[in-house]
Amino acid sequence: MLPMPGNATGRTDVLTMTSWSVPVVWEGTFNPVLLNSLYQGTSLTIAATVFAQGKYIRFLKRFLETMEQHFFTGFNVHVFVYTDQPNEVPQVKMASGRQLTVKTVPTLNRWQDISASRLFLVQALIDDELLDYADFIFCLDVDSEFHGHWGTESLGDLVGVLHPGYYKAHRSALPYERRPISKAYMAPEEGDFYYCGGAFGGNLQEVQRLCRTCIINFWDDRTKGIEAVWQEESHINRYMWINKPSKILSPEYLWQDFAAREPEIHIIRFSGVAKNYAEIRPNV
Ligand SMILES: CC(=O)N[C@H]1[C@@H](OP(=O)(O)OP(=O)(O)OC[C@H]2O[C@@H](n3ccc(=O)[nH]c3=O)[C@H](O)[C@@H]2O)O[C@H](CO)[C@H](O)[C@@H]1O
Ligand SMILES: [Mn+2]
Repeated sequence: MLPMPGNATGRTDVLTMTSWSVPVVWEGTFNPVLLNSLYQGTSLTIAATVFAQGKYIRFLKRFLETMEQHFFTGFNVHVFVYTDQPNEVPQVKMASGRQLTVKTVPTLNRWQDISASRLFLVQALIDDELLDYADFIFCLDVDSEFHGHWGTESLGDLVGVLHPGYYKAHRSALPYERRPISKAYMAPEEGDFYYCGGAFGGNLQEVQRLCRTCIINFWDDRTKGIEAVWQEESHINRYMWINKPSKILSPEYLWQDFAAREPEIHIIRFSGVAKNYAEIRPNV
């Protein structure tokens, strides 16, 4: 059958549907013009959170500038920047319907704590400000830039992004937390995918539930004197094994600049910049 004009052609070289019947979004599996038209004229509002603490403030300018070019262009977007240096937040011109709010947070001295504190602050933001206001939220790493379209195709109740380093790996090679004492523990026979801590989202209720559960589990671990191998990312992976995402985004939605380009990656939409961990983090 000939495709109708504007239909997506689909992909046969990658997984486009999970075993629980939810789409994995790749270039070629959706028509952005058609999708956007479904939301035009609605009050669709997207919240996004980004944390820029300590030396990571240096990434914020490019993050915001490229976000303006590629992330939900034409829609209402409200970016919440969490930083310990509010005076260093760059001025980036934003289109109408788009705005930025700076939230000042105390300086933390361990990168593991900064990373994990995000879940707590995101759930507080949802509770206090977003429930009646935004429709969806995405929580994003700041050490990254947008390079291509990221729009309404990414919307879902609970949205996970496939980690660029592990989407072709066997379950046994996924870097889940493997110590049974941790609340993030994944047994050898568990796990669908390895999801990124650096990008996830969904509707407000679902992301709130994820954050709440992961915070409780993170603190439960801490009272036992342990920290999951990849902090909140480990807990998010446990959560998304139990609570399956309703949409999965391919590694186009969080690539890594240092990684070689793979043939199935037809577009890079968002990518982590290469950085010197020892130089940029407050601790090792
Ligand atoms: C691409 C990806 O999935 N990255 C995840 C990965 O490592 P990453 O190496 O990407 O972690 P990272 O060093 O980028 O830290 C995560 C984020 O925390 C913030 N930050 C961190 C340190 C600091 O001094 N200042 C600051 O603002 C910043 O927004 C940064 O983007 O594992 C981490 C686990 O802890 C997080 O789950 C990251 O999201
Ligand atoms: Mn990062």
